[in-house]
Amino acid sequence: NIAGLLNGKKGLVTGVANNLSISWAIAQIAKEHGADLAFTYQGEILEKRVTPLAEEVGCDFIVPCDVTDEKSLDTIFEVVKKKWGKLDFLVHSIAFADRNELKGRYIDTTLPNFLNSMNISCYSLTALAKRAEPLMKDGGKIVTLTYYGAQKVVPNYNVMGLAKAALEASVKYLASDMGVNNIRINAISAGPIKTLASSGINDFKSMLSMHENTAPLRKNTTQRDVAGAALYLLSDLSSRVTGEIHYVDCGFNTTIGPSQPK
Ligand SMILES: NC(=O)c1ccc[n+]([C@@H]2O[C@H](COP(=O)([O-])OP(=O)(O)OC[C@H]3O[C@@H](n4cnc5c(N)ncnc54)[C@H](O)[C@@H]3O)[C@@H](O)[C@H]2O)c1
Ligand SMILES: Cc1c(CN(C)C(=O)CCc2cnc3c(c2)CCC(=O)N3)oc2ccccc12
Repeated sequence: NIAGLLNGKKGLVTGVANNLSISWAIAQIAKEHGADLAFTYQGEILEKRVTPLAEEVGCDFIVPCDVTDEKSLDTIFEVVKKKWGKLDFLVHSIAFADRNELKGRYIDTTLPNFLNSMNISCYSLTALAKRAEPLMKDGGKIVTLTYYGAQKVVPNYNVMGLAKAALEASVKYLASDMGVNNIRINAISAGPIKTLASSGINDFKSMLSMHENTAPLRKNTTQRDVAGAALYLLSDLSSRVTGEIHYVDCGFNTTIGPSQPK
């Protein structure tokens, strides 16, 4: 496909857990646009789920990754260096908080869970970017996923809101650090999407229908919608865009609620 926006580009995609993962949709569209891909997966359980998906997109290799294990982070980039010698783009699509902290009051968060959520959902981007930078000698692109709960209180998002607020700030600081090396880093703030990470969130269904009834486009967001925006941010179409939070949420974040009749 000569028209590929990512022809010959080598990209590392994290956070694929199953075929509903947002980063799986990003991997698919990157492949459609000519990229060579590598995946990281979290633990043996996911290896069985990720392997067939990786094969589906002709993935060059997959590596285990638990972002709380610094050794595993080093290993990922040792493998990338050995297999490819370079890296053109990185997709960070990782978040975690104790599910008991995703309901009730934010104030009840515990220090261990707060730190763990911050580590996995925010610091991991910095840790990955730091290791990716030396391999992005010809410049590079980094995309991460965030959520509106970073900016405004979303009931029950709680400690994850703190982590995403820190993640969004880190995107700006990382953009400032790495711009001189022609590495761009941006976040996509996606509307609520049914995935493994959102399943088990109580009342997620009613949140989805509230969004559909409130967002200017009167629709919900899909993984493929997010993937299209990621393709733009990973390609040279966004060559002067860095440190940005790009909303793909049917316009939800722009209004206080339905002002027009249905
Ligand atoms: N689904 C939504 O409504 C929504 C909306 C906006 C943003 N996001 C963000 O999108 C990203 C991807 O989430 P998703 O909805 O695709 O769900 P998902 O469950 O498919 O992806 C989450 C990923 O995080 C990984 N992960 C968790 N802890 C990890 C660790 N310690 N080490 C390595 N990987 C770890 C999981 O293995 C999984 O692959 C997350 O950052 C999430 O906050 C999701
Ligand atoms: C939207 C939305 C989401 C989806 N989203 C944007 C997210 O970022 C999900 C993040 C997440 C992080 N950690 C865990 C879980 C989800 C569920 C499983 C688990 O054990 N831990 O999560 C919410 C939680 C409360 C309210 C809204 C939402």
